[in-house]
Amino acid sequence: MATPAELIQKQHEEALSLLSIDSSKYCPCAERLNHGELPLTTKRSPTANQPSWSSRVRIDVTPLQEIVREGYNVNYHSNEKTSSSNTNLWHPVTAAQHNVSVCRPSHDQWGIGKIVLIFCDDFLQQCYHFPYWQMRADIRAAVQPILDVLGIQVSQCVRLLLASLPPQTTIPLHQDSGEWVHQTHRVHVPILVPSPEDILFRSGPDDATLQRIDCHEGHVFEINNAQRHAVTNGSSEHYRVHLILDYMDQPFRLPPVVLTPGEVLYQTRRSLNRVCDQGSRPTPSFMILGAQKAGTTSLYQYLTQHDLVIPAKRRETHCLDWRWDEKLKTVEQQREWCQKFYHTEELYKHAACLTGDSTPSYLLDSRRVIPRIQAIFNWPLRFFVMVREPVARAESHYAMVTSPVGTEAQLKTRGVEWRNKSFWQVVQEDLQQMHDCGLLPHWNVEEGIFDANVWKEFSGSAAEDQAWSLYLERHVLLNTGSYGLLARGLYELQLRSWLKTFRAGQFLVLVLERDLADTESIHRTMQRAWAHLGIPGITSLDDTSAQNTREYKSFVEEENEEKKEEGGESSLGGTRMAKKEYLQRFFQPYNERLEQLMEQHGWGSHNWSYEL
Ligand SMILES: Nc1ncnc2c1ncn2[C@@H]1O[C@H](COP(=O)(O)OS(=O)(=O)O)[C@@H](OP(=O)(O)O)[C@H]1O
Repeated sequence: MATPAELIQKQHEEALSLLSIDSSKYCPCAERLNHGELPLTTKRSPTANQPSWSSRVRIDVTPLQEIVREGYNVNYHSNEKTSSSNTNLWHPVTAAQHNVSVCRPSHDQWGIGKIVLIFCDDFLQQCYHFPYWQMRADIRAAVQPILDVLGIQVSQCVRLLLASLPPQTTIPLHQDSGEWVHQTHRVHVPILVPSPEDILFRSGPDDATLQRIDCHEGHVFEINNAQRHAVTNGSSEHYRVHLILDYMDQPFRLPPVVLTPGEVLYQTRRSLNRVCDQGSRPTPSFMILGAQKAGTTSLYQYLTQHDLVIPAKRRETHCLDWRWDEKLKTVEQQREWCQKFYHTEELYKHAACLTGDSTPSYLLDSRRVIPRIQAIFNWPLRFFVMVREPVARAESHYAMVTSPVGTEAQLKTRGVEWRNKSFWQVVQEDLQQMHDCGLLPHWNVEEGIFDANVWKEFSGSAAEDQAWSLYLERHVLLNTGSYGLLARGLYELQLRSWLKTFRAGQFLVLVLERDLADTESIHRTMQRAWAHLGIPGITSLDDTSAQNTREYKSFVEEENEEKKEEGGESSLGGTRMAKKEYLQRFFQPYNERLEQLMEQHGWGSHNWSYEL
C-alpha cells in the first residue's frame, strides 16, 4: 500500500535531522561487516540475530561511472525541456527509442531516474534482457567485474538497473513484496554519490533497529529487502546513482527474452507483457461451474486474491444460461456478448493475467451450457467443480431460496416457488419429478428403500442418461433458483455430461469439507488451484474466511421438534426412518459413484461417510 504523502514528509524531515552532524539525533554509519551472502531462507522465515545486510566487497566503479554520468543529475519529470542526446542513457525519450520503457509506479512518482538493463516480472515467469544490456558491450564490460566479485553469472541476474534518486527525496520505510523477493538476493552498488554524508540508507528487521549503511561509491552491499528499508538523499544539488541487482541462487530456468529497441511493454502491478504477446490468452480462462451452495463463492474469492487472476465484472456472469441473448445468431456476436462480462479489452494486452467467473448453476444446466461453451469459448478452459455432502448442500440451498433477506435482485433470482413449502415438501416434489422422468427405478420413494439389483442394471445405462436428460429438460428452469434440491447433489450424474465433452484434465474437483476445512487446507488447495490454471502460486492469502455463510435451522432440528409435539412419531409416511437417514440412503449410491470417479481422475476421496 502506498505510504501517505504526509508520512513521507515526516520521515523525510526525521531523516534530515538524522543526517545533520550537529544534531543530537545524528545517525552514524554502522561498521561495514561482511557476513557473506545472506541465505535466502532468512527472507522467508526470519529468525532473531540474523544480519539484515552484509557489506560484501569494495570495487572500482569508475568504468560504469563514465558511462552513466551524462545527464544523471537532471529532473526529467519537470516541465522544463531537457535536450536529449543518444549518449544520455537516463533521458526517458532516448530510452523509449533505444531501450524499452518500464513503469515502476512509486519510483516514477518520486522522480527516480532509471536505466533498465535486465528485468523480470514479479512471479519470475520471464526474464527480459533490455537493448541497453544486449547491445552495449561497454555496459556489460563495466558490470562484469561486479558480478565477478559476487561470484555470480549473468544467467542468475533477474533484475539489473541503475536508479538515480533526486536531491531532497525520501523513499519511505517499506519492505519489498512479490514472489520474486524471496527467491533473489538484493545487492546495491553506489555508483555516483558525490556526497555520501548526505545519504541516509537504512535497513533492519523493524523500524526501531534500523542501521545506516555506508553509501560510498564502490561499496557493494546486500540487504534483506523482505525487511524494512528506506533511503533519503539529503543533498540539495546531487542525484544519487546506485546499481541495483537482484540475483537467484541458480540460473533463471528459461532463456532470457531479448527485447528490441523501442518495443512496448504492458504492465500490471505484478506482470509484464510484450505487445507482440497481446491476445495470446483468450478470455475467459476458467469457470467455477458449481455445485451451488458448495463453497463456490469462497473458492472464487481465494482465486482472485492472486495478482494474476482478475475478477470478472460480476462473479456470477450467468452469460451462458439466463443472460444468454437468444437474439444473437452468430458465434462472434455471442462471444462478444459473453466477453462483455469480463475485462476483456484490458486483458487482451496482459497475456500473463487471466480471468474467469463462478456461475454455480452451470454444472446442472449442462444441456444449455455445454454446447454454448463449445461454440464460443473453443479453447481449453479450466473448470472447477466444488462438491459438498449432498444433504448439507440441500439444506443450505433451501435456506437461501426461502430466506426473505437479500437484495431485490437476489430475491427475484431465488424465485418464490418454495416460499410456503417446508424443506420436506420440496424434497418430495423433487423426488416425484425424478421418479416421473424414470430416474429412480431403484428407489421406493414412499418407503425410502433402495433396490440394489435394479440399481446394478440401471446405473450408468443409456436409460439412466435418457431419464437424466428428460429431468434436465423439464425441471432445470431459467427464471428461478427454486429447483433441483436433490438433483444438484447428484454430482457424478452432473459431471458425466461434462466429462463426455471435455478432457478430464480440464477439471479440478474439490470437496468443501476436505479442501476448505481450515486455513492450512485452503492454502494447500489454492496451490493446486493455481497450478490448475497454469500460474505460479502465491505464498500468502490475505483472507481465508468462509464466504456466503448463513445461519438457519436444520430440518433435523425441526423434525425433532415435530416428533416431540407428535409424541415421538416420525412424520415420514409409514416408516420410522428419520428424514436425514432417508436422504442419506437416497444419496449413498450416487456418492459411491462419485467416489469412484474422483479416484479415477486423481481428485481424491470425498470421505462422506453415513452410518446407515
Ligand atoms: N471455507 C468454508 N468452510 C465451510 N463452509 C464454507 C466455506 N466457504 C463457504 N462455505 C459454505 O458454502 C455455502 C455457500 O456456498 P456458495 O458460495 O457456493 O453458494 S452460492 O451457490 O454461490 O450461493 C455456505 O453454506 P451455508 O452457510 O450452509 O449456507 C457457506 O457457509
